[in-house]
Amino acid sequence: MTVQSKLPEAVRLPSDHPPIRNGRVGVLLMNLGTPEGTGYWPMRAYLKEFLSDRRVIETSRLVWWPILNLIILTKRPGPKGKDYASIWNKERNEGPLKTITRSQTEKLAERLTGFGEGRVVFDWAMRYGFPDVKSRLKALLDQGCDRILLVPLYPQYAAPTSATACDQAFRALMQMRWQPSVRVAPPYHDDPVYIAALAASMRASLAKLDFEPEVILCSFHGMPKEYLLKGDPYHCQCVKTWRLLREELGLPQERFRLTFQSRFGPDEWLQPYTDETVKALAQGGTKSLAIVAPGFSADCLETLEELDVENREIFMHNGGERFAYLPCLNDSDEGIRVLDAVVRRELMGWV
Ligand SMILES: C=CC1=C(C)c2cc3[nH]c(cc4nc(cc5[nH]c(cc1n2)c(C)c5CCC(=O)O)C(CCC(=O)O)=C4C)c(C)c3C=C
Ligand SMILES: [Fe+2]
Ligand SMILES: [Fe+2]
Repeated sequence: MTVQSKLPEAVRLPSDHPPIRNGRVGVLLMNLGTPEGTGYWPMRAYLKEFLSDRRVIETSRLVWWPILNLIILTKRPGPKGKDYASIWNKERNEGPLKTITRSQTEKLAERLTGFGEGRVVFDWAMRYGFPDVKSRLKALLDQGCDRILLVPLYPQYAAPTSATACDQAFRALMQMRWQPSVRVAPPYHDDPVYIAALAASMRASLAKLDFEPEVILCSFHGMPKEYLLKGDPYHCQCVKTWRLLREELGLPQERFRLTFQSRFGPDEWLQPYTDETVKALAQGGTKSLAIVAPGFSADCLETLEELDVENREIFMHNGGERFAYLPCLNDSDEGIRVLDAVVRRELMGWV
């Protein structure tokens, strides 16, 4: 006999009431997103969505609209599509960021099997492109998740990454009659588990090299300096990660340097710039260099192409002799250990 059939008729649900599923907890890992293809139109669609986001470009819409639509979306999709093509996962026909984020989710779910008596459901979404945040949130609700933990996959908080991912989730919630309870995992830039994982991963990558780099650059994605001056904590969190990692590795400042990459547009971005530092080091006589990018939870265009291809070329063309790019944590055991620690901590009280 069901609970419903035991109730007095007046308070029973009508027979056409939609099914109510609840009692489960959803974990949604959110990363940035990649184009659906490397051709002009998918590239254009991706860049348009990305660069129309006010969290990313804060310039007045009146000024930005013609620059974006008449210049950037005409010129950038072609060359950037070629860059993406050089790192594309052809087997799955997708960017590596997608492949790695999916694998992180699957491995995390496997590692946490039985956690919360099997009530925890894991999924992943992209802020731009697909799978989109709204549809994955709905999928979690459909499985009975009435509590959802959002996990922006950025160790350092920045409005153009972490905040915009949450904005997208909250926009979806705005349209829901029955909203789930929501938590947001905080940045983990100084979490000892993250720092230890980075150090272990770097040591393992360095041990595989047939040279010991004179200098290691710790390169983070840049942002306009103005965002820092307006109060974005990203720069400070990058500096802290770099300091803790340097201490953990026991490296002096001259050998482990902090830089910022991926400058975009004419404004000043966070300095020192990675490409300029690479060039200056090579021209100054540094013969061997390694670069690591702890701000990216997964390898992507900005690491596999910009760091491993473009910056390698800059180094070699300016007198450098040995160059290594050290991979991100990705779906390695160390990487999954970090996500496990973040998720377990943030689910306390819920499971
Ligand atoms: C133009 C403004 C941008 C800001 C500010 C910005 C900040 C920022 N981005 C990341 C992480 C990633 N960015 C990636 C690609 C990418 N970023 C921008 C612009 C800004 N990013 C563009 C236009 C692009 C697309 C490629 C290009 O046209 O140059 C990626 C890679 C995605 C992939 O598909 O591989 C990541 C990841 C962070 C952490 C950050 C922090 C301030
Ligand atoms: Fe970016
Ligand atoms: Fe700072």
